[in-house]
This record gives sequence, C-alpha cells and structure tokens, in this order.
Amino acid sequence: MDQMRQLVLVGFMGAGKTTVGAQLATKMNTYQRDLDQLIEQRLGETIASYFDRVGEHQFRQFETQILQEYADQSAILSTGGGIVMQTINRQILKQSSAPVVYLRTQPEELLHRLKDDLDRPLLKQMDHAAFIKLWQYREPLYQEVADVTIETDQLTPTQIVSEIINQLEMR
Ligand SMILES: Nc1ncnc2c1ncn2[C@@H]1O[C@H](COP(=O)(O)OP(=O)(O)OP(=O)(O)O)[C@@H](O)[C@H]1O
Ligand SMILES: O=C(O)C1=C[C@@H](O)[C@@H](O)[C@H](O)C1
Ligand SMILES: [Mg+2]
Repeated sequence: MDQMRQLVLVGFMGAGKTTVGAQLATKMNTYQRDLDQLIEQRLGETIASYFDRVGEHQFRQFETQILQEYADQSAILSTGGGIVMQTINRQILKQSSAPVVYLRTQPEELLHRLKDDLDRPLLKQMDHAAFIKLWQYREPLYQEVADVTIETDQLTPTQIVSEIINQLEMR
C-alpha cells in the first residue's frame, strides 16, 4: 500500500473507527484524523456539550462542513457514527478519492463495547430497542458508501487493520 494512500473509516458508534484508525496510521506510517476530534477542536467544546446546547440538527450541519474540508485531505479519516445520516455526506464520501471502509459490528457487540461509555450523546437518549432500530436504519446507508466492508465482531483491532490492508491490496 502506498505510504500516503487515503482511506475513510465509517461505521456505527463503537465499531472501532477511532481505535482502528489510530492503529492503521501507525502500521502505514502515516497520520490519522478523527472527525469527532476535529469538530471538538474547532468548537472548543465537546460534542456532548454542543449537542445538548444546540441540538442534533445544528451538529449535523457543522459535521458536514468539517467533512467537506477533510474528506480529500486526510491520510486516514475516522468519521463519526452518524456521518451517513445526511445525503450530502454520503455524496461527499462517494465522490472522495479515498476508499471507504465500513467497520460492520452487530448491535449486541456494540452495546457490550459501549456499556461504560457516557460520552456519546445519542447513547444517553436511547434504550436497547431504539439502539437496534437506529442500527438497522443506518446499516444500508453505510453499505451505500462503502467500498470495503469488514465484519469486526470476532476480530481484534490489530486483526481488523490487517484485514483492511489485505482487502485494499486485493482491489
Ligand atoms: N475490534 C474491537 N474489539 C473489541 N473492542 C473494540 C474493538 N474496536 C474498538 N473496541 C472498543 O470499543 C470502544 C469504542 O471504540 P471506538 O471509540 O474506536 O469506536 P468509534 O467507532 O470511534 O465510535 P464513535 O462513532 O462513537 O466515535 C472502545 O472502548 C474500544 O476500545
Ligand atoms: O452516531 C452518531 O450519530 C454520533 C456518533 C459520534 O461519533 C459523534 O459524531 C456524535 O456523538 C454522533
Ligand atoms: Mg470515534
């Protein structure tokens, strides 16, 4: 794989975009950008606090603005779990020169991974049934933008990194 080859990671919250993105960057000797972190840096505020203050609609508008800025700029771009909710974001991802990798994880496994996590605003508002419903709603949207899908349930982040590199090299 080229040293600076670009790649975008998408998937539901807890799928491992931030964790896998960081490991991929080390392995590929390049850098990772995390869209949630870029948003927080730009806002000077956590997403959780911004969400509470202005609501989801305004957060999504800001998310699109930052995605537009970085979609073609970053070596490895880890996106937020809700990036596929906006049609315009899906267009940006499909038009990006970077292959889009969907980290696909079953909702039960995600709930297990996130059980002690209080930082994700949407998680705070949802019971298990609502979480599964949102997963089912988003699933085809991730598939729509993905060039490669990796089933992550049974894999460690290190194994996922190897699988991504293998699959991209085979393309
Ligand atoms: N393959 C994996 N197996 C087990 N645990 C994992 C795996 N990938 C990530 N995790 C754990 O799951 C949690 C969520 O991971 P991470 O923050 O990378 O998800 P994310 O996709 O970036 O979520 P978000 O969309 O909310 O930013 C972390 O505690 C992380 O250590
Ligand atoms: O799934 C979602 O909609 C979100 C996931 C996080 O990455 C953040 O982008 C934010 O909390 C929204
Ligand atoms: Mg993340």
